[in-house]
Amino acid sequence: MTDMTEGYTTADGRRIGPVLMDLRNITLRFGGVEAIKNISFDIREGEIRAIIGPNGAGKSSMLNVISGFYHPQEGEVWFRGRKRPPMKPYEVARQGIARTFQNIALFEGMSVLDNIMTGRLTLMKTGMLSQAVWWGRAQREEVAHREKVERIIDFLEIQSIRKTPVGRLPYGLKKRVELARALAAEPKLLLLDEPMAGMNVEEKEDMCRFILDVNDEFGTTIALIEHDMGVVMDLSDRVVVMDYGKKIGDGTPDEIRNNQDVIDAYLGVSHD
Ligand SMILES: Nc1ncnc2c1ncn2[C@@H]1O[C@H](COP(=O)(O)OP(=O)(O)OP(=O)(O)O)[C@@H](O)[C@H]1O
Repeated sequence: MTDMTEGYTTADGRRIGPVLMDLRNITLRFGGVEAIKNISFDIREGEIRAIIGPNGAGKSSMLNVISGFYHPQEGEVWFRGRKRPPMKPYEVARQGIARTFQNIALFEGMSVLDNIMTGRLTLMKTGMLSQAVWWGRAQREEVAHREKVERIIDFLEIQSIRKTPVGRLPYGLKKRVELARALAAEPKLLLLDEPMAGMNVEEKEDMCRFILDVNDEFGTTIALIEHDMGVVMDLSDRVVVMDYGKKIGDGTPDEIRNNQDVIDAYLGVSHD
């Protein structure tokens, strides 16, 4: 049943594809601090992959390596079967990797719609100059972008706030707009940095449902950092556990729940 190159079907019938991103022996240092110590793991097409661990374990640093914000001193990043040379975050975005941030990073004075449109910037072919000289093409492109964005707005059920400035929205809705903006880039791999942080129970339930629906409907592969263990165990196909920059566990939620190293380092203690 498990074919490591082509993918496999999980016990509950989820189809997991071949490896999309392969992180090989990644080491990342900040001066004398080794934030990531020789870690390897992969992310498969179609899966929801969680990265968990105590504060300071190196989770955000790892997400920043994946998004191209940090360049590891050692190790290799493979994406879609190719070794990725060091590149700028916008180049990584163009390759099909989008992200949301731990602290919301939206334009507060701009409407929901305009914020989501900024997510499509990496996909836009016509720049300002060609818009001036070749207006028809630019206009057609704009219409096509708007159609994609409207679909995402419908999907995430935010039609009623599409004209509202983001600054006026409650926290949970801002997080949903951030998700919408990341989705607007039509990513192959979506990185979510603590998508439930600061949310109440109802907002968390909504966000969980949207993450599952995005994965299901758009086939988007998702890697997320999350502290809420209930959420992690419910959502994820596989979980990587980090502690002091090292990988101490990697497997299905059930395997992680029963991993003694993980229980000792993380699950046995409160982490809210
Ligand atoms: N830009 C930086 N410069 C120096 N040290 C850093 C930097 N970013 C992270 N670190 C250090 O690297 C280690 C890992 O930090 P990181 O933020 O990746 O952990 P984390 O698991 O995401 O923590 P949290 O759950 O608190 O967000 C910590 O010791 C941190 O102080």
